[in-house]
Amino acid sequence: MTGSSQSTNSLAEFQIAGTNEGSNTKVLPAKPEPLAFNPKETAVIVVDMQNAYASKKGYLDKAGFDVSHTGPVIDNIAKVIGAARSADMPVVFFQNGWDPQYQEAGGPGSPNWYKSNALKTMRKQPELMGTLLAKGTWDYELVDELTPQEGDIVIPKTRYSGFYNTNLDSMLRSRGIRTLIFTGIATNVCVESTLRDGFFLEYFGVMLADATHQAGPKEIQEASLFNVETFFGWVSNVNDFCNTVTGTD
Ligand SMILES: C/C(=C/NC(N)=O)C(=O)O
Repeated sequence: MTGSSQSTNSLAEFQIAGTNEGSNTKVLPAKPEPLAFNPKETAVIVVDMQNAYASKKGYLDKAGFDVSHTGPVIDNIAKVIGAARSADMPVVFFQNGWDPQYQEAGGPGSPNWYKSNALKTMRKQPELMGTLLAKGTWDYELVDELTPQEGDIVIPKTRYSGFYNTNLDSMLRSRGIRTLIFTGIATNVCVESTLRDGFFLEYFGVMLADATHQAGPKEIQEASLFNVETFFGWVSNVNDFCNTVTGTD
């Protein structure tokens, strides 16, 4: 490597990333570097904060995943939503699941039939059929603490990525959104899938580490955060986001 390309590289590592043009720009402390964003071009994405993923006796719990630490994540997401609403940022809630007959889940012709732990759990315990991730059930409902308000956007989805077969991209483009702040469960499945698809569509994706929770052992959370900050976007936290948006920093 020549001297000049070395200095260019080290300069890039200390630069602020993002769309840092115009007077509305704020800078979010983030890894691997701070990210400039315009709150008017930013949306908060709340991924699948349903009883299925966040509550005892919900799907993940019944399938054997640990959901005993989701309480603080719910509280943190509520803070993020509060900050977003105070700044007039769109808040998008996703709800993952299918019709009660599971037509939308796909049969044996779909990889989802083999990989969905909800479908696998119900095949093992047929008495649960119709109760996990089925529209109209408690499992499918968003947790009480995170109820959408007028003006929020609620989007149903049937696969892990929130961009797949949904109107998310149009909803964001029509509002001029360029930066997406990700919260929700599960970090390593639907949150990461949606952030990755957003990356391919040129959105700047930020995962808030303490507003997300993994499905699987806790190392999986770290692995997903590493993936995001290294390859697909930025990692920040709830306090830094709220302070930046509400102007207390
Ligand atoms: C495991 C799982 C994760 N969903 C999500 N919301 O991340 C599933 O839906 O089966």
